[in-house]
Parts: sequence; structure tokens; C-alpha cells
Amino acid sequence: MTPASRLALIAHDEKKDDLVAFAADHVEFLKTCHIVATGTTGQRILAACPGLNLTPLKSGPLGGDQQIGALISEGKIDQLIFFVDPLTPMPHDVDVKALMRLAIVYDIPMALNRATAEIMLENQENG
Ligand SMILES: O=C(CO)COP(=O)(O)O
Repeated sequence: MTPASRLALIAHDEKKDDLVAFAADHVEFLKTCHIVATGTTGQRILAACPGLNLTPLKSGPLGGDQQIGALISEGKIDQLIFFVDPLTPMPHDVDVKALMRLAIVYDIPMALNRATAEIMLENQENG
């Protein structure tokens, strides 16, 4: 049996509805995962998909992105789905950049939009 995937889920405010819809569409796969999420994203997903094994961390602007980056550096995250809003300035932009950098350094799959996330999960749902 393959071990459950350890998945990190994050969405900026303008993309939260999209990520919640994505999670609802893939809820059967997500039920097989250990999930961490930034605070508000996690609460939104849990409200829409109760019963997931999902731990909300701090909100992004309060350190949630850095918490997920730290988990990546410890080898505790297998893949990252982060629906980024490229049109809104963020006070914690440096944290977002640092998180993406660590996902690249540790070479974990990282989907930054829904089109890529669909391909990422499709591979696993059909495999
Ligand atoms: O800001 C975020 C990611 O950079 C997301 O944080 P929240 O899920 O707490 O809104």
C-alpha cells in the first residue's frame, strides 16, 4: 500500500473560492491525504469538506507560509497546491516567495494554479 500523501493547500483570498471548489471536486482523493493548510484556507476547506484529515496552521500573513516552508525543509510535505493571486499586492510577499523557493530547493511538486493542480491530482487519482 502506498503511504498517504502529505499535501499542503493554500489559496490567496481572491482564489479561495476556486480552491474550495477544487477540493470539493477531488474530495475522495483528499480523504486519502494528510493535509496541512494556512489558517483561513484550511477553515474554508473544512467547512466545505468536513471530515478531511486537515490541520490548519497560522494564517499566511501571520506566518502560515513560513510554517509550511519549514515542514517542506523537514521532508514532511510531499506536494504543494497554492492558488496564487498574481494581481493583488501582499504584505507577506517575501514569505510567499520563500515558500516557493523551498518547494523548488526540495523539488516537491508545486501547483500554483488550478490547471496544474488538476494535472497533478489526475495522475494520482488514475494511478
Ligand atoms: O496568505 C496566504 C498565503 O500566502 C493564505 O493564508 P490564509 O489561508 O490564512 O488566508
